[in-house]
Amino acid sequence: MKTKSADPDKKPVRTHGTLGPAPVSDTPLMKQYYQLKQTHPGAVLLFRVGDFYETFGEDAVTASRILDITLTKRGAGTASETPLAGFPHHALDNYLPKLVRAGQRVAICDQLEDPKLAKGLVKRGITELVTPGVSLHDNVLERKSNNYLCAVHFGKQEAGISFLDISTGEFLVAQGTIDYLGKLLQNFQPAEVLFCKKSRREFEENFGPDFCHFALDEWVFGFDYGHDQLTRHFNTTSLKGFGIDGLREGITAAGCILHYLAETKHTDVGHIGSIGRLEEDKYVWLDRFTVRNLELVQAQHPGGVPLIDILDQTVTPMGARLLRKWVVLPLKEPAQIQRRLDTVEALLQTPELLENLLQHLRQIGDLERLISKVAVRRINPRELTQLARALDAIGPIRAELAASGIRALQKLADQLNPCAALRDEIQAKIRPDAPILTNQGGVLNDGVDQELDELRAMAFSGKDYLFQLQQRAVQETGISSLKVAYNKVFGYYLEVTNAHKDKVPASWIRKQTLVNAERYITEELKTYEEKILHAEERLFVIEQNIYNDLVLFAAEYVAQIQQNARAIGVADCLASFAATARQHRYVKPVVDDSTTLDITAGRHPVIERQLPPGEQYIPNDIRLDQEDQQIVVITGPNMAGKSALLRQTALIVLLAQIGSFVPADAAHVGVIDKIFTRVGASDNLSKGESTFMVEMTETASILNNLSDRSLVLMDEIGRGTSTYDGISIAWAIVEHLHNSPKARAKTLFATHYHELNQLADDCPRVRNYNVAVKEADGRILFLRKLREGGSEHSFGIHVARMAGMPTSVVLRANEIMHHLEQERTSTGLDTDEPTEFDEVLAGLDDEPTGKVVPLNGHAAPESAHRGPKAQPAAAVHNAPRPSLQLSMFEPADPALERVRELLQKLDVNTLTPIEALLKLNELKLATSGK
Ligand SMILES: Nc1ncnc2c1ncn2[C@@H]1O[C@H](COP(=O)(O)OP(=O)(O)OP(=O)(O)O)[C@@H](O)[C@H]1O
Repeated sequence: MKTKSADPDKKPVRTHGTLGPAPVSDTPLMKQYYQLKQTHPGAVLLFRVGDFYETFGEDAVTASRILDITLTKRGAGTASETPLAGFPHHALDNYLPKLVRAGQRVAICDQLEDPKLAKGLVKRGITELVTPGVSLHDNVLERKSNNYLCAVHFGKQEAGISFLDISTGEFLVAQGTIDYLGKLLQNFQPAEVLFCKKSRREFEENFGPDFCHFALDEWVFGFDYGHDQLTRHFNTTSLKGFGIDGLREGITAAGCILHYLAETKHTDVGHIGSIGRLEEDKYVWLDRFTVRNLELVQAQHPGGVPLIDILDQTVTPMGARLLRKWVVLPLKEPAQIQRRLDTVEALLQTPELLENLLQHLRQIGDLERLISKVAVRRINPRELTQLARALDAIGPIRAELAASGIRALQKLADQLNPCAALRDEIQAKIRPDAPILTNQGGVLNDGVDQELDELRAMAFSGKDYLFQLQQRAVQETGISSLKVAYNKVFGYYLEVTNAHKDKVPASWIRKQTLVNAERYITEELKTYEEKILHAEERLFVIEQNIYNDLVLFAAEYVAQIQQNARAIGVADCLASFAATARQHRYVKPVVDDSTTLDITAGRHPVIERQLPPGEQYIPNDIRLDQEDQQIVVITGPNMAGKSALLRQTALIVLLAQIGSFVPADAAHVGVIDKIFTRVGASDNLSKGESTFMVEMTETASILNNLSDRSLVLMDEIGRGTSTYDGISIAWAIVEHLHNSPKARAKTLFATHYHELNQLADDCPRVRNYNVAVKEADGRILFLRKLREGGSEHSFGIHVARMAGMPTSVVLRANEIMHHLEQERTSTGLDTDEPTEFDEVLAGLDDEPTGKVVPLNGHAAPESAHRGPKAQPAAAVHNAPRPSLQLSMFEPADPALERVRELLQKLDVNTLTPIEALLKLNELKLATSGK
């Protein structure tokens, strides 16, 4: 009978009059608004007025665009006219996440006193600042990934970085080179990054402009201030216990995070109980290109499938989030890897245990985020019952793990604690069907509090009484349609349709006239109403108090439940590895200290799952070592499967080193410490970068950072430039990798340039392989099989045919290719003139800090040209540098002049093979005078 406020899901319609018609800037209300707005100028201010959250000015324009709500005007026609948009307060949970997900920082301003009791203007204040990186709202958070706030601090020598997920309490810190920070940013994908106002340029130059960020004042980035923030938060005198006391820049960044929490009014943060150090040496170095290129957690193109999607068979959000971290942070310590592998193997050998474990884990839900909500006092009754259910599932999981006979699982069992006292308390007090809101009743079980039970009885019997009153009134008046109803303005009333209003007794007091009916109250009705409402109000207060006490009680279990959540995450990841291995036929790799990489019948974990029905992925063997086969040059036509082979090798290594089984018949992985990937630069064309420059800069950085245990994947390096430069660059890089006295990095080098096969003649550890294709009737069949030996020629023209190129063009291209090949054999090597890339390679110093010499025609440093370390460049001059272009242009024929013109306009740096063929056709037409 009692009607509550409007349906929260209903799209709000702006009503007017909330503010009164006075000119905006003149009203005390608006003065209050502007004062509050000034305290958070960068945030959209949601200003609570009555039942609405209002936005004004620019904020209103932004809010109406993002939320699709009506934009109106306040003070229309006056000097203080301003845009206005708002929504009902109860719709905050729907609208707030939309604003935050759109990258907005949102300041929520609430009424700090009851408007009914306020004398004059209602007191208002900012109660929360919600930003993309600091959010506890389920609608903003992704279940399967963390939501990190990050702070970056640039020091003199090194830079510091810190990550915090307030929804889980995870707090991390690291310090190192800009490269290291770039890698961490790529891996952790923070939702928001904080940096110092004066470092904006430095940040954007190093990490790009794409991160959602917020710049803070310089004083926040002081070491002493940061240190103080941390020691005060953790209530310690030093940071030694966390193993981070040497990280000056890291501590500064972490302090900035705590400062920001306070600024955004997040003060109940007891669940941030520790800070962990991200140790650079502990994990395989995957540079940011590798993480992207291998599509570990994110596909490069829409519709693509990242590795994590194939791998993730976790059944809890903690497991899913941990798995993402494992994937981007593979281990280097064989013993640690072995422990995970042995556990996965044991789980596979006991399928019943695996099934039981998965079944219990499914009951857990997001234990980690639930307990964080307890810590920040934002857990609702329904979530508290979920917490009790999750704790209920801990017991059986602990029993399964303890009885498993598997050491690593037994250790996890030791970390689990069902927190029975808390679970029992929640179950005893909270109704299983408890609502989300705490202040509207129905939260607590009967029998929890005597006064509560009495008030409930009164409230219910009161309502019964109202029903009886209605029955009596019907009898007395003979108006059968008469009814008792309730609204907020008049409370309870009797409603009589116009047809019967003559029968209404004189003692009834008329309160409201509608089109078809009249509404009345009576003395009796008012008395009972007061009784009921009073009982309800008191009842709500009692419930709220008992509930708050229960949340405080639960807060004592934060640390223990966080430990449960961590152990559950690990168990879930290991179970997921076992489930994936079973489903996709993965095998246990041998991982040790050796320097061998030997994969038998390896497969690409993602491509093999994407093939059309009936198609089989063709497995391949790959062996790399330091003595005999350090560098494998793989040639083959476009589409042959070269890239797939390169990536699958890296993915198999990575899977092995995160402790997962691998898609192969067998694999022996001597631990790899760094994986580098470079893909020919044409992918960057869309960004308008100088592809050649980008490719060379990145490659140089790889060559300067290698170790004996590194794995290097080079895919079509050199294709960002003309053929000659491309071949020469590729040639020189392979030579450098082979001859480097510092490191014999294992390398797979895929290329179209079959000329590179000659390298094997001079470099004993370079081996040629090709991805087999069969030619029959002028067509090619992709066999996808890697076999020893180089390949004779490129197959680009066949691919052009496959792409639907007209036969005439294909035939002509064939003709030209033969011509070019003949020319090449007759002309031999090119001149001694140094080229752009000679300079680059000359800049590849053996010192780790070696810089790349600029390519844009500026002079290289003298030492780079002359010193003995410039050898790789000299070697290039011996590379096969065919000069085929000269003879084409000798005669001064007008048609050939036209060809010359066309050619000069070409930008070979940006030409794709297909475009090249089209250009060839154009040239052909030019020479025939058409
Ligand atoms: N071993 C394999 N078994 C089955 N299909 C494969 C295999 N390897 C690759 N493919 C399929 O062939 C396609 C092309 O492979 P890939 O991109 O590796 O070729 P590529 O030689 O690197 O070509 P390009 O030189 O044009 O980059 C893949 O998308 C995949 O669908």
